[in-house]
Order: sequence, then C-alpha cells, then structure tokens
Amino acid sequence: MKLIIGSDHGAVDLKEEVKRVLKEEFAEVEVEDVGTFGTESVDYPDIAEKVCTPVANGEADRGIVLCGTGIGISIAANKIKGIRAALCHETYTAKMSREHNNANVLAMGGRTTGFEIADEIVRTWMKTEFAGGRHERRVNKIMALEAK
Ligand SMILES: O=C(CO)[C@H](O)[C@H](O)COP(=O)(O)O
Repeated sequence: MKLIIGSDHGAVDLKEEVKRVLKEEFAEVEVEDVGTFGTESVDYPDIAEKVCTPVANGEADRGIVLCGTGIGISIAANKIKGIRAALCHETYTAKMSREHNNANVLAMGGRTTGFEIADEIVRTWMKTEFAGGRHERRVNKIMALEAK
C-alpha cells in the first residue's frame, strides 16, 4: 500500500507524529510526505491537491491530510473527484469512515486533536476494511453524484 501524507503549517508536528506511528506499526506501507516542512504559512487547498490527486488517479491507495482544524483541508480534499475524505476526532468515526464510507483520505486537526487520540485514530483507520454490501450501494451513489 502507498499512502501520501501532507499538512499545512497548523499541523506539522502532528504530521511527524502520524509518520512515526505509520513507520513503527505499519512498516509495510510506503509513506510519501508532500510537506509542508516548516512553520511558514502555506495554503491548505494546495496540500490537499498534492495528497489527493495521486490517490484519485490510482498512483496511491490512501491519503492523510492535516491542517489546524482538519476542516479546510477535508473540504478541499472532497472537491477532488474520487476522494472520500473523513474528518475524524475519535476512533468511532475513524472506524465507520472505513467500514461504511470506504474513506480513502483521513483528515485530522493539529490544533484540535492530541497525539494520543490521533495515534489511535490512525491505527483504527489503517486497520479497518470496507464492509461492502449495502454500503457499497451508497458509496456508488456518492460517486454517481460526482458525475452529475
Ligand atoms: O485549520 C485550518 C483550515 O481549516 C488552517 O490550518 C487554518 O485556517 C490556518 O490558519 P492561520 O493561517 O491563522 O494559521
């Protein structure tokens, strides 16, 4: 599996923490970090595009996007056709976003979510498979909306 991660300046520390968890616990996953790498202010839609375009076109399997709250970058991510980005603050929604929504992008906020909770969210989101069945019909309807 290939995963792309990116954050704006509001979540650089959280990005490093998420990368640590991925490296330690999901060593088989190839992780690409598209930045940002410092505290200089950047615009989160640009980061969303860098992470999500390769996911949408099949060059990567999943993405993780981070900004101060996770809101702006998840909104931007969901504008890209084929992206189902889920903004998660706890593990239940992380689990459901995979099981029911087949989310291919996880969003979190560096100014809203502490490292311990974020770590658990990442573990849960990485481990949970899409349940299919009735949920597949609904995800197909989401994708049909993109074509309208
Ligand atoms: O959370 C965010 C978007 O939803 C951004 O990280 C936040 O808006 C950046 O704010 P600032 O430029 O004041 O650091």
